[in-house]
Amino acid sequence: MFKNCIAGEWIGSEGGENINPSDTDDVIGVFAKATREDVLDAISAAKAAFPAWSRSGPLVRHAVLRKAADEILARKDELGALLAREEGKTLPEAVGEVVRASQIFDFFAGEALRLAGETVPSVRPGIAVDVTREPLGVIGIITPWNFPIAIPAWKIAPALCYGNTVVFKPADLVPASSWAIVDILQRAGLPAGVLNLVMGRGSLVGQAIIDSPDIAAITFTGSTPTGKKIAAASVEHNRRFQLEMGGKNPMVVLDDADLGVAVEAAVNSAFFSTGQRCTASSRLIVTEGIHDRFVAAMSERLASLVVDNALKPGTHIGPVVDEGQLQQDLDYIGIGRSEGARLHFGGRRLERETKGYYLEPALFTEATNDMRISREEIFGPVAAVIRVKDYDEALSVANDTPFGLSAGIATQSLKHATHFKRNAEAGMVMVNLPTAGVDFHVPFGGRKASSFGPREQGRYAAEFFTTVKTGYTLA
Ligand SMILES: NC(=O)C1=CN([C@@H]2O[C@H](COP(=O)(O)OP(=O)(O)OC[C@H]3O[C@@H](n4cnc5c(N)ncnc54)[C@H](OP(=O)(O)O)[C@@H]3O)[C@@H](O)[C@H]2O)C=CC1
Ligand SMILES: O=C(O)CCC(=O)C(=O)O
Repeated sequence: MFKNCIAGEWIGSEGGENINPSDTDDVIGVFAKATREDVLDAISAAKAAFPAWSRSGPLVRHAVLRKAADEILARKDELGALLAREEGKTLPEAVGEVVRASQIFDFFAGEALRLAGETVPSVRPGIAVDVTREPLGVIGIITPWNFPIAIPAWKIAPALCYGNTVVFKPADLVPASSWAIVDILQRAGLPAGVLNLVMGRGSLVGQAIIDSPDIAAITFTGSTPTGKKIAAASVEHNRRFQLEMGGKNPMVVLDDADLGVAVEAAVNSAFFSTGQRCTASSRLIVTEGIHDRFVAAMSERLASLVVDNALKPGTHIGPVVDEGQLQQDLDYIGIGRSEGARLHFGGRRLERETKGYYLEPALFTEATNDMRISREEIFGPVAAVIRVKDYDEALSVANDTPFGLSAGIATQSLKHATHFKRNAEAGMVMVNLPTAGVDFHVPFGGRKASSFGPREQGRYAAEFFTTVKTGYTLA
């Protein structure tokens, strides 16, 4: 059994099996389920480890993060296969995600050496002012199933880099990659209690974290309802929180777009990683001069994609993550039809050699922006084409959503690209590129209902994981 890691010890007696969504006969392993007492022990261990770790100094933190980055990279093929097996993204996507996790640890290994403050002249004579950053304490990290190694990496690495200790709860569906990175970090030299792993259900393990007054801050990625619970509990405890939640990201295609570029960007945005990305685009907003050519080229491209076992060479789209998510996707396909959108391509459950949750990518046309399929996050390989008159209408439809994570445009017009970058109500804007698949060293996050709190990733991560102190000294 793969156990929880509490105070540097591997602990756990009760466990549950984890299943491969490409092949439900394949059991990945038995993973411990933490009890409420385990979670409280993990929080106490992290609290006890905080004073020493927060003063451990840059070189110690740099060395641990760097060593972890090296091991993750050296094992990219093995860890990528594990990730593809537990989450269902294709092997190349999974190996890419493992490499990204390694790059994130490497980046924050560097940041540990670069943490600096400021000395500022006081407005009063004879006084020296300095501004420094300090860690917060115990960070609760709660992650979703769709990026089982990259999202834990981009939360754990900055938390540790800036001197915090951690209680980490991965998604119950995908504990294997998380277990692997905690194991790597322990062996890289983390002192006992600095990083604690508690696996199990959100309603028990996650809830015990958010209910604890000893958690100084929570960083979360997942659904809007869970995000709201975390916000409410955090306000109650007067603690800092950071939420990355849903998206309903628009991809605008203008008449002057290069058709090949637009189709590649749209197919990648909507359907790669089985559409299970918060940055995925499920609203393809297309001006009328290119609409029919775009739809025809999309159908042709979709027909060429192979949906199959994530580990099989040549697979473009792996399975949906589990039966519940597959049912949600199929329900939305039914909703789209009943709302009057036309199911132009796909949308059927598929059978393959191995028993899994396979779904043909589904493309709706004749959709409008007020339909539920255009307003609610589906989180599957389902997208809808919305026909618009011109750029102005496209921008207005793109921004007419409760969410604001990413937004894309395909155009050869510098004027429209520049205007869209300035006026799209989103945290990330892409020109002639997919709305998903971002760099690891620059800010990640959105506006409106998509995100709350400071940005994740890159140097901006310091805004969440540290608190600023202003010191005054009589000179
Ligand atoms: N923005 C994004 O990247 C993601 C968005 N989603 C959206 O959310 C939908 C549902 O996915 P789902 O995985 O159920 O999302 P959840 O929000 O339920 O899960 C995200 C994380 O929160 C945990 N959690 C659940 N309930 C609580 C709680 N009461 N207190 C603390 N932690 C909790 C989960 O644990 P556990 O896994 O054990 O339930 C998981 O670790 C998807 O269909 C999609 O629309 C999902 C994943 C990622
Ligand atoms: O698109 C990406 O690279 C990241 C997406 C992501 O973080 C998410 O779906 O949760």
